[in-house]
Amino acid sequence: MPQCTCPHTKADSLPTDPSQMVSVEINGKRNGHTNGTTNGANGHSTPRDQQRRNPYAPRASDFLSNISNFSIIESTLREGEQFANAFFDTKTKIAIAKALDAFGVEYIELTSPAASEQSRADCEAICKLGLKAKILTHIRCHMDDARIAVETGVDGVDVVIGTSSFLREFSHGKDMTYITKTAIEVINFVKSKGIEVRFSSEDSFRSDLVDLLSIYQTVDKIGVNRVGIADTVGCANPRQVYDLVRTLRGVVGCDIEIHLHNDTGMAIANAYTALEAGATHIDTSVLGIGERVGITPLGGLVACLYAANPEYVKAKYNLPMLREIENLVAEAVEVNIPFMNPITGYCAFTHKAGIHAKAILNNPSTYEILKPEDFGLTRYVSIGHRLTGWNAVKSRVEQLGLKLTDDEIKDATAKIKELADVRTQSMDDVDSLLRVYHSGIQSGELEVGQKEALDRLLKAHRESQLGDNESASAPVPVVAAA
Ligand SMILES: CC(=O)SCCNC(=O)CCNC(=O)[C@H](O)C(C)(C)COP(=O)(O)OP(=O)(O)OC[C@H]1O[C@@H](n2cnc3c(N)ncnc32)[C@H](O)[C@@H]1OP(=O)(O)O
Ligand SMILES: O=C(O)CCC(=O)C(=O)O
Ligand SMILES: [Mg+2]
Repeated sequence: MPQCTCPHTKADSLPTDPSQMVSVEINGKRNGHTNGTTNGANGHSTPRDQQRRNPYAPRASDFLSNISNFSIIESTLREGEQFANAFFDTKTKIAIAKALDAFGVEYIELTSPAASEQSRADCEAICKLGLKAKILTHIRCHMDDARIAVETGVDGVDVVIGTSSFLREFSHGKDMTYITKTAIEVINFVKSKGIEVRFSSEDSFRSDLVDLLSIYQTVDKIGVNRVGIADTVGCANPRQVYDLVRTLRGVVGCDIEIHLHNDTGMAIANAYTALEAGATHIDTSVLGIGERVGITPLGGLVACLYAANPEYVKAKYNLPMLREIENLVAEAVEVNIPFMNPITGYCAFTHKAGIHAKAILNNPSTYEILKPEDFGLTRYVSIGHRLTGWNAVKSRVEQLGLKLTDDEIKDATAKIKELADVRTQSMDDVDSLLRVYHSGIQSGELEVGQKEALDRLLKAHRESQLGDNESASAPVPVVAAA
């Protein structure tokens, strides 16, 4: 049964490991990522004159002047527990917390200890792990929740209450006077215990701006550590995020956190914009899991920040751990890592079309802004399909240690493309063809352009292979098909 390895196959037959693809593993063999005389923001080579002519070319210095130090509040163990599939037992929660800590996130946010007896016990257990990351728990703006939270040993409490008319009417039913009074009481209480406290307005973007700024100012005055903006329903776009964060930056002195849902796919862009506007803390979850389609994914945010300033992000986080953390969480909530996931999607570093392959082989920076090696990953060039070019084939010829001239490689490539017009050739198919071609040239049975001689040699090779397989009772090798 032919097995398709292309990204358009059904999810259950998709490989999750790029090395299973019909592809050639390369290291940018001719050059690797080269450093030009001027570094682009992504650390890759950028011709000096290109930057002179294009003021929009990203530069690492722009990132540093717009984004000062920031912290990730990793909420897989809070928002992520609100994902439809999530059930985290204690062991899994501890494994996730330890992995996030080793990755280097600054904060780990946990479900409210008021949610259940086990939630409380798990919160206490994670606080006792002695992690470098600060441990937060997330509670309603209510003294009962606050009293339970401060007893768990957390480093801080994230307090939230809805301020939009939707939530005031249909969720908790409280007006702004009541909300403000309770917020003051809860914040003062948590502060009196000597731990961090953050106040957030749920559904900020659909809240009245005067109400919003007024409550943020009030809590800032009484010494809250952070205020939080929450795009609870994922309705905001980058411009709105920029404007609200910027406005708030001018109104409060404390740190600003932002929590962004991904209902319209803007959670990563919104997070980056929030940082540019002055936010200091970004909420993430691994793979973005959370209510509905979730929030800003940790990996996506990291990819976006790395693209802007790789050195800064590499120094801050243990990037090669990302894949392990995503696998851990994906397994825990029984989902696959999406093929188009930034960094860890199975084709994130696979280049297919001949034009791309040639340039990538010369310098990976031509078509990559993220370096797979910085994430402990490998780049691949896919060959054996009808878009293959001779430069990619040459790279494989060299890997196989065969000696062929450029004309001979072009001739062999024409045959690969002819066969790939019927079905994509597997790596084994391509390798066999190249070996047959090479031995034909060596023995003098073949010359460039002798199509019939090549067909004869390939047919003889196939027959000898079939004979071998039959005598060994081995199954016919599974090959890739388009
Ligand atoms: C946008 C977000 O993701 S916010 C975080 C969501 N997280 C959670 O909900 C944590 C898990 N939740 C739970 O285990 C439960 O909902 C609990 C323990 C918090 C509350 O459970 P219950 O008392 O059974 O209430 P229920 O969940 O039905 O309704 C929510 C209650 O909280 C109140 N409430 C809702 N939001 C808030 C808030 N931000 N601050 C204060 N009270 C609130 C509501 O008025 C309602 O109280 P009521 O029943 O007296 O009217
Ligand atoms: O506490 C917060 O800031 C965010 C709460 C939340 O999950 C949301 O509003 O979507
Ligand atoms: Mg949320």
